Amino acid sequence: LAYDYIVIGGGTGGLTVANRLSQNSDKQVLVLEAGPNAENLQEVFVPGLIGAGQAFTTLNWAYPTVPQTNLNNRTLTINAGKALGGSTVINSMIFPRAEKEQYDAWGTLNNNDSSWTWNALLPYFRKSEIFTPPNEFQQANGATFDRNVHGFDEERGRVKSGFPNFFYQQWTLWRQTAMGLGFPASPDLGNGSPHAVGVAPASIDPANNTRCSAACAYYTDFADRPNFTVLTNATVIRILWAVQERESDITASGVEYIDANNETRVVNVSRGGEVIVSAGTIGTPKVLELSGVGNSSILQAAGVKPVLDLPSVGENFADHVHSWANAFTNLNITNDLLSLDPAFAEQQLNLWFENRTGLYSSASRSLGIAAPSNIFNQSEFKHILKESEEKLDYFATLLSNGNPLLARGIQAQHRLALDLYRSNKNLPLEMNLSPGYSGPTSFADRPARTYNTVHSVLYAPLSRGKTHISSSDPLMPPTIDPAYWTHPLDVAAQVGGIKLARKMLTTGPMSSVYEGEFEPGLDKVTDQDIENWLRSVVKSDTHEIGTMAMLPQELGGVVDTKLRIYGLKNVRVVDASIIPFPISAHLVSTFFHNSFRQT
Ligand SMILES: Cc1cc2nc3c(=O)[nH]c(=O)nc-3n(C[C@H](O)[C@H](O)[C@H](O)COP(=O)(O)OP(=O)(O)OC[C@H]3O[C@@H](n4cnc5c(N)ncnc54)[C@H](O)[C@@H]3O)c2cc1C
Repeated sequence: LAYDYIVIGGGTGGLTVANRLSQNSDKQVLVLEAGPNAENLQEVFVPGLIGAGQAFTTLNWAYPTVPQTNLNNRTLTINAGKALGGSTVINSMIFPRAEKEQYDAWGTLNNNDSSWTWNALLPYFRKSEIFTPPNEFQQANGATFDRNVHGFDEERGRVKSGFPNFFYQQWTLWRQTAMGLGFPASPDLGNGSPHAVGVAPASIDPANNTRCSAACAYYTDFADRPNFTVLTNATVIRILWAVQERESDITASGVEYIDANNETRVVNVSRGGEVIVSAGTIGTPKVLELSGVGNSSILQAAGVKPVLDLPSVGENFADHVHSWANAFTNLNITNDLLSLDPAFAEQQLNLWFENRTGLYSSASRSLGIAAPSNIFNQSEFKHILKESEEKLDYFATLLSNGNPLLARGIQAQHRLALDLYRSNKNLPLEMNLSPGYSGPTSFADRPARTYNTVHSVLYAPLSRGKTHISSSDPLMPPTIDPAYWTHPLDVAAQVGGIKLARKMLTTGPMSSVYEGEFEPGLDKVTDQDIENWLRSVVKSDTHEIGTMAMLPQELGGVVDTKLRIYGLKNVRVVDASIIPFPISAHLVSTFFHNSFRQT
């Protein structure tokens, strides 16, 4: 049997596009997913067990980075889901969207392509979801919504989204504090203007308070669609190429994979069919490089015969960087209790199973996106923008690793980012409140108390890194260098975020529940102290993008605006790796929808 579409990776982008393509019953669609179907694990479906799913090494690729020069030579871990549903099986289910102007930047970078703008994308955002408006209880706890930016069409929308059943008191206190510090109240964090605070919607089914992963949305109800075949525990090794007459005719003929019994198998793509690579920001360039598509010198060094020299594959890697400030609190109810008191945790889990209430029914958080005006003082900001502009060439060259076209692409991205920074529209940080401890210190090494944590996550990094194979062995992880914090504006924004996080913990009404800072710790006084501490603790927020960037070829792009790989006849990429330019949002809401526009 030959398939019309072979989708590599049954994750967020992959399952969405496979489902949409298989709506046409004349087309045979095959999905090959390396991980298992994990939908029946409570660590996956119970919202309050977020985090536990990541601990299953079988569900997490947990990719190691190379030692990070700017982070005290630490090796960081980049989590990524390894299951049907991909990263939506282990992610935090936060479901808002970014700033309009940041989506527009994707179009601008692509010769002003109007299909990659907020206005063009919004109908697809709406098409992708079945949104449940907040009920009275949820509204009383701060959940708001704007009907115009959500989807309610049960026939077409598939991702269940809405609000949870348990809200912590400190979320309200924190939102009030943030408003006092200049954050407007958000009518809806999905409305394209997230410089505000509100309660984030979640990719949750509010009817039964369970996670709605990409598998829940796009596979479970369709498992018996005859032309939609999904193989789990099937790890793709490489794409196979038809014998070609001319160099411009490189055509995928099939895919080689290792099945659940460790046997190597081949599946064929039909004449006129396509291979769609959706293995994620790290998995996708790896599959392409193993197939001979990438920088020829890197491929040869790894022992792979080049088929197409495409030097930007695996480059332009951007990731969000996570940091925290936390404090002891006099509040009794925080999620620390779930670790401090096993009997309480058991009682709460029973509550979830009995009637979907209690701490484990909690999902989304109060969050807000900070603008430059929230974190920089004017003179500091002017100075750092000026310096960044003067060094555009320097950083574009440094971050493009000897690839002159990509240097132009990175320079174009930086120019746009700096323009948006100047108009207060490049929103550099997500701030959100965890009702409990979050941070770098293990449970055993911190005081057994209750905490509040303000997260500060760098969402608009200018640094760019790379991921490449260094072996032809498909089971070896690639060599990943995100080059975190190479650009000084990234460092300054993240230091500013910690100062703002501290201020949030100690300003009323949050100050009424504050019992002293734990981290960074009051001995960290100056910006330099904070920066030094951050270098020793920050972690990946595992929102990696950009390694198969949708950019024009003359800017070092890998795919065009129809997501076709330059130089290949019938191979597209549908996952977060195509995002050319980071945005101030979690990513799933973007991916559930974009991936099917090509159908
Ligand atoms: C821990 C965590 C928390 C996050 N929290 C949020 C959040 O709260 N909100 C939000 O919007 N975003 C969040 N994100 C980000 C978001 O989930 C991802 O950006 C998004 O799911 C990526 O989609 P994707 O299609 O690019 O890749 P994925 O969904 O990761 O899919 C890639 C799939 O390809 C498979 N694969 C890889 N290699 C192969 C191979 N060789 N053969 C076969 N299959 C292969 C993988 O197993 C995986 O299933 C989080 C991510 C993580 C990891």
